[in-house]
Amino acid sequence: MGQQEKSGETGGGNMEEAAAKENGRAADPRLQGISDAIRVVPHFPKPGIMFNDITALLLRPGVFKDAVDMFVERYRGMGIAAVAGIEARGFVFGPAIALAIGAKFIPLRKPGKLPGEVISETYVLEYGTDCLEMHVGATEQGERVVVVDDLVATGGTLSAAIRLLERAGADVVECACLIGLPKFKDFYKLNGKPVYILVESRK
Ligand SMILES: O=P(O)(O)OC[C@H]1O[C@H](OP(=O)(O)OP(=O)(O)O)[C@H](O)[C@@H]1O
Ligand SMILES: Nc1ncnc2[nH]cnc12
Repeated sequence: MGQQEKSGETGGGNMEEAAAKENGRAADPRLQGISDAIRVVPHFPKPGIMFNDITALLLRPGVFKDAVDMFVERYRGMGIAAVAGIEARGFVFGPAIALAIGAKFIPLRKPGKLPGEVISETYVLEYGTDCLEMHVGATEQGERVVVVDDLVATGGTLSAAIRLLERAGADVVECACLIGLPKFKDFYKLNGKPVYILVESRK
């Protein structure tokens, strides 16, 4: 399995495929199907944004399963105690991965959604700011955690998730995303943590 650290060194196309080529391995045949199943919608939610829509992939159970399986194969047997999913699209993949590897699932939510005591991290988006919250006590000192989301663009969201988990004492092993946006790949800010990406955005 290829692992992209921060910017990665791929020249476009599929991230796993590029990593496989670098290491003289054959790319996993499931990756093309995953890439093809992601719908790219121009100018959503605003002009100039090429939106990567994972809902198209979710309508194809075989491809959805392939994506989950690839993460499960990577993290099974690694002593992962928790999968932390980022609202909203990290909630689609995170619980399935957590159940399959026998880990707990920790929801990292947008502000004001969790009823108990929370810790918060604010982060900068392309335009404006946002915030993630986690219940106090969701993770314990030294627990090995993987953070899951659908897509990394600037890395701001994943960085906030890492800070939140580390403040609670967790050992963040890796971040895992289906999609990476090449436009931002030199600018990932992931607090020194690796990000594992299956496919690069097609446009
Ligand atoms: O790498 P970044 O630049 O931080 O962007 C990536 C984040 O953007 C999207 O979520 P969004 O904030 O649109 O929220 P949503 O899932 O609730 O729609 C995506 O699901 C990631 O969480
Ligand atoms: N291009 C994009 N597609 C889907 N989600 C995103 N979040 C940030 N940029 C995105």
